[in-house]
Amino acid sequence: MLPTSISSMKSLIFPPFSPLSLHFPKTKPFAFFSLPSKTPNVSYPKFLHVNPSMPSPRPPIFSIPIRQSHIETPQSSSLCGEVHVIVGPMFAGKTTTLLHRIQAESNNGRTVAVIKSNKDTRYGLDSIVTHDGMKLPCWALASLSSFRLKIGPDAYDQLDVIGIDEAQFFEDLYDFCCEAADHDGKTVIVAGLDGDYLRRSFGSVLNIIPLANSVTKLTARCELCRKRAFFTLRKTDETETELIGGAEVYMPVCRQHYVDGQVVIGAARSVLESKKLQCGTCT
Ligand SMILES: Nc1ncnc2c1ncn2[C@@H]1O[C@H](COP(=O)(O)OP(=O)(O)O)[C@@H](O)[C@H]1O
Ligand SMILES: Cc1cn([C@H]2C[C@H](O)[C@@H](COP(=O)(O)O)O2)c(=O)[nH]c1=O
Ligand SMILES: [Zn+2]
Repeated sequence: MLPTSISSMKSLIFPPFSPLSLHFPKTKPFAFFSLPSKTPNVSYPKFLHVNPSMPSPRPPIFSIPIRQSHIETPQSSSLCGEVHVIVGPMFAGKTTTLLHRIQAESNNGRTVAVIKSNKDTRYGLDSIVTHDGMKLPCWALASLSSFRLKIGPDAYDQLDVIGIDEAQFFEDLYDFCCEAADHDGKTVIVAGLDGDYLRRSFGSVLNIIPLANSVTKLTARCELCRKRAFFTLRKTDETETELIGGAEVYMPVCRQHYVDGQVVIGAARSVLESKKLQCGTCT
């Protein structure tokens, strides 16, 4: 049974699907952010639709009622796109913030879609899931350039807001944001890691700062002392830049514990290396 506010809405993409079931746990991210003033307390994106041009199984896109102004003046949306960037270490609430902002846009009657990298298969490919269990259907893609074709050009044209999570994994982030905001009039909300586990710039996230209307750097809580955490410490000895994982591999840390952690990990690595050298059976 659809709530009346949903059943009275005009569907953008057919056939209509079931309403989104979105789970928002009560916990809040540590970092502070503001939502548009119209955000109601509890109501979530209203529609889950599929693009009929996609082969089955079709990834979800969800759309919100078309605003009358969009029908009458479709060209107006191409004039003023926006780029908003949310960065910070792991567990800072980037995904939570992204989902809240998407929610707020949706509640304001804007048509929204969310994209994540298909590199992260931990929770399946059809949803974005926060570390504390909030969930939203999404498109899981290898590249952002494939998005327009995947959702279909008509559906793309009618989109107002595009959310991108795990932005560090998209090589074509800069070009996509330029095109979507400058030429297509979209509001693009990007969430990603600014730095990797060695605090090096990660992917193209920092490259889009010059394109941005706003930049929000969130912080987590240091797992060791509960102070503000700005960095992500990798607890294992893997050295590749991209390594999908959660709390079993990473922890948010303050500056002091990042430095201490690197020393400890470096020392542990040296011990392991020397043990390997001493051991005849290891190479
Ligand atoms: N060390 C931690 N391990 C697991 N979960 C954590 C930890 N620190 C915070 N969290 C939870 O993760 C939530 C943020 O999740 P999420 O929005 O997915 O963060 P991000 O996208 O920045 O990694 C916090 O609100 C908190 O409930
Ligand atoms: C620090 C760091 C992280 N990653 C991976 C680990 C996770 O799969 C994502 C980050 O997810 P979140 O939503 O920000 O929690 O990125 C990595 O591949 N390399 C790193 O150095
Ligand atoms: Zn600390």
